[in-house]
Amino acid sequence: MAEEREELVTERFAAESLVQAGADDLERAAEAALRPRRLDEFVGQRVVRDQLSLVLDAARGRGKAPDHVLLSGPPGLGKTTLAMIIAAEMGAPLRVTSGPAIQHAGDLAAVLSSLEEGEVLFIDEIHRLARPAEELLYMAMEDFRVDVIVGKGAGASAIPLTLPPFTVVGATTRAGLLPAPLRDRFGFTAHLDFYSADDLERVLVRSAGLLGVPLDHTAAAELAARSRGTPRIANRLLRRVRDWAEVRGDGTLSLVAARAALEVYEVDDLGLDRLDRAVLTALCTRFGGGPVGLTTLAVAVGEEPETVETVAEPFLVREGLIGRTPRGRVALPAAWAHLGLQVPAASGTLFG
Ligand SMILES: Nc1ncnc2c1ncn2[C@@H]1O[C@H](COP(=O)(O)OP(=O)(O)OP(=O)(O)O)[C@@H](O)[C@H]1O
Ligand SMILES: [Mg+2]
Repeated sequence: MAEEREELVTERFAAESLVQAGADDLERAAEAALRPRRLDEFVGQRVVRDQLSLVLDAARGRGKAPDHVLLSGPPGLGKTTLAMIIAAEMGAPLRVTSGPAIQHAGDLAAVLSSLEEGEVLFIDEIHRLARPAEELLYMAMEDFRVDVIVGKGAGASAIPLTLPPFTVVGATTRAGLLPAPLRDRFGFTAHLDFYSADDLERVLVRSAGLLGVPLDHTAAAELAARSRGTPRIANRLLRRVRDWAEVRGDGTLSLVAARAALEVYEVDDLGLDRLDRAVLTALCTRFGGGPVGLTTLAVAVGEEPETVETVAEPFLVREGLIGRTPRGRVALPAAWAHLGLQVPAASGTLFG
């Protein structure tokens, strides 16, 4: 039985890679190939790993589905990976959906009413669920019950349906947008933070091993330092260095190859990419260091406010390059220094 489950999970992993490749996104297929499958392969995030392992062990010991789990944090830090690991560790089937994919409460009711006992329901971008679906989810998570609406208009009636125990794993890049009643229904909440350079080095060494490419220690350290604290970026840079090494070098992923590839892909010495630099440059040169509102800043760099807020900003804030104030975003002295600009005298007051 456990083996059958195991197979099912593996099949789903394989299907995931196929679907993603089919979506003409080879990067994502390559990413899926490097995903850790088990908790002990998951690098870093020690506290989250310990806590989660306790939750899963306890559930296994009781022979019950674990509590609902909410994973939050910036893109590429391992939320989807952990959701898959939870299912694999429980030997449970995994169902994947996302907030934007569920347009109506009925869509969610259909998913919920077809869940098997112990199944893990992964809801990505859970902050984007429509309100009626959200309310249905509260009830399902708390009471393992949904009301299925049969018929239309005046003749419609709600048939209560009891659900088998299951586990919701929600992922969000914006935990702050989740309404409190939804947040409260998760028994375990984990926030993933950016990885240290040491942990990213371990991610890189593991990935190089899986890809069968020789990675120098110095090259690993260089890539780790320039991966924005993000395993997804570390793996992506590794693949770009491999390209460089194979096409222009001698096949070894040396420090020279790493630096050359990072230059080709315009990754600077802090690991900032084009969007990060565009945000910093706009903030410093167009808005005199701010404060400027998120939307105005996003328009200036030609991006959605949500992208600037969830993709670029968290790392820039963590690196002490920009600050968030009630009046808007401000450039901190490190931002001017990084761009090789002088801090304008007048903006000194902004940091006080
Ligand atoms: N702790 C880790 N150890 C090793 N590799 C990791 C780890 N976390 C993430 N990765 C790698 O990074 C890739 C991206 O992770 P994942 O897809 O789980 O991020 P995410 O948080 O779901 O991002 P998004 O918010 O964009 O959906 C994975 O395919 C995996 O290869
Ligand atoms: Mg994800």
